[in-house]
Amino acid sequence: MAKQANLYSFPSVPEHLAPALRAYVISCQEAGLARHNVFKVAVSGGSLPKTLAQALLAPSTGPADQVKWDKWEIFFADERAVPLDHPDSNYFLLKQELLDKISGPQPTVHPIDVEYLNDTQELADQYEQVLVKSFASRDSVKLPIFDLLLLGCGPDGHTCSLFPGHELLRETSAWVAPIEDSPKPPPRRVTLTLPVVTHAVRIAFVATGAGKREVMKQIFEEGAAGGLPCALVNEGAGERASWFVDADAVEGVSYPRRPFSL
Ligand SMILES: O=C(O)[C@H](O)[C@@H](O)[C@H](O)[C@H](O)COP(=O)(O)O
Repeated sequence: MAKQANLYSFPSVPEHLAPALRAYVISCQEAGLARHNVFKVAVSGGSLPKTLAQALLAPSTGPADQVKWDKWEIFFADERAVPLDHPDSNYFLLKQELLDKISGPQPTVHPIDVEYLNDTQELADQYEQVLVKSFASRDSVKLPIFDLLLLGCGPDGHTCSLFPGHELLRETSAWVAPIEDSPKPPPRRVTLTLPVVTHAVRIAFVATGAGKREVMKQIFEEGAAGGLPCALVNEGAGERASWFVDADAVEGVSYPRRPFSL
């Protein structure tokens, strides 16, 4: 049987989870650099950018602990169809929480093209073309293989803008797809599709707080049979998926925790 997703639980976010997430991201960065001299990562919105900032803006503890921002290419795992300075924009959120606070060499960031905000299909197609261009230097790619996806998990079990029971979960050919009826506002968005998510080299979920406890039970106890998007990612990615959670989020969840190690 394929190995299962890793579940790492930490007593506190700033003291324990954030430093572990930092070590994990840096190890993915080094693997990406060894592979193709660049680190291709996609991030989602919600509470994730704040935790990422805690992890990645911390002072370096030595030569092996360097965030090499100028080697990063940052994409959006999902994005809302709003201007880039709109409070609902995931780009705006990441910029405020993280990008604006990076000093020195800067990452390359790929926001959506706001010229196409009125047509979410076109918006998704254009963003897919951004991926095609970026990943084209690799063999004949059927799917973009991100070095790392950094994702959140909604209280309903959604991730990216892939929602439970939505027809988008059955998308098999597009890399980026539009959604016009997101149950979480705002309704109009674009998202990476499930095949792209599950094919990433590594996938890290961050889920914290007691508000996630019920859905964590469903994801980890029912697994893919429960049909939640996060559980489908776990099934597709197996041990390439790692969950960084706090104790509140997984209290009472029956699933083996792993001691964190790289
Ligand atoms: O644009 C979005 O809505 C986010 O990308 C979404 O996928 C988010 O990651 C989850 O809803 C978890 O959000 P929280 O971490 O805030 O619970």
